[in-house]
Amino acid sequence: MRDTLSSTISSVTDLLLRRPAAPDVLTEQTGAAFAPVSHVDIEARAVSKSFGTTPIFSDVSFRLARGEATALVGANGTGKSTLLRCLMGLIPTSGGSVHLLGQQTDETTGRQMRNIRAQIGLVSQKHNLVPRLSVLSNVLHGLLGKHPGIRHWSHSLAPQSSRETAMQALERVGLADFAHRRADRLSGGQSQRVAIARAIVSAPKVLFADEPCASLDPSAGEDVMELFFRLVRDENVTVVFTSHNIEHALKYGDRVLGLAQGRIQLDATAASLSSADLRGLYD
Ligand SMILES: Nc1ncnc2c1ncn2[C@@H]1O[C@H](COP(=O)(O)OP(=O)(O)OP(=O)(O)O)[C@@H](O)[C@H]1O
Repeated sequence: MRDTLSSTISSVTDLLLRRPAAPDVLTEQTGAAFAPVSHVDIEARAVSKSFGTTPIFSDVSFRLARGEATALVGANGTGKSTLLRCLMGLIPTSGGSVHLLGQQTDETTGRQMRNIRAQIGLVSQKHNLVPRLSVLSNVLHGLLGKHPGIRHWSHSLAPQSSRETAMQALERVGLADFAHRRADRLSGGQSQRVAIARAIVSAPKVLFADEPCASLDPSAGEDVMELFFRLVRDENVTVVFTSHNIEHALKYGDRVLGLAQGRIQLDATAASLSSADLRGLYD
């Protein structure tokens, strides 16, 4: 049990604190075309990614402004999750560069990357809660980027101020009454709301969401999307989310990026697009 706990702690801490690995391939930067703009939170410059000899995408470029919500859409296997992971600096790009909160992710020191990680949040398709721990402890894990160490692993060890912050996050997702329930006693929809609380507890500037309602039934999925976007809009958070739900992409995205055949084939405001435009990406 102790071994399992310490290995889980180290893998969560590792994920939160991991330094970016060296890029697969060093390429020339195309910086001249992309003057720095202070309100841009995320910028991809001619990003490419391959796994071994298999190319996934190439020449991906865009800038995402503070407070903008961007839907990343495309058929299965086009590389949406891979692109998100590149944007977060969790995996190296094979070419080009990613600039997150003003830092080029493959040129950051460990300290700079920890600082960036403390300002971003992630909501995954699977909530990835630690089942045997309380809901409150799971929300506290969202503060590990800011406060690494065992004290933020469990609600019984956490400082009072952090417990209060975590309780506020739980109140915002409507689950304050569940704070001391074990995480494995929640429904799928409740679990995903706890995952949202964990993502927002550190007041991130940027949130990534990888198919945040994919594992939920349509009604619970709609509730989660409504809640998620209400919270992030309140705080002017920059959001990138992937979705296979065309209606969600158009409803919750300000902007839609479409991946197909290894390229960004669509980059437009949601207001200018119809469902048919997005369906074209899946042909
Ligand atoms: N670590 C890895 N090593 C090798 N190949 C990988 C790795 N991760 C992803 N891939 C491959 O990269 C491609 C893109 O995967 P990715 O999960 O990014 O696609 P996706 O668009 O998010 O798919 P989905 O919509 O099904 O979630 C797939 O062919 C996948 O098998």
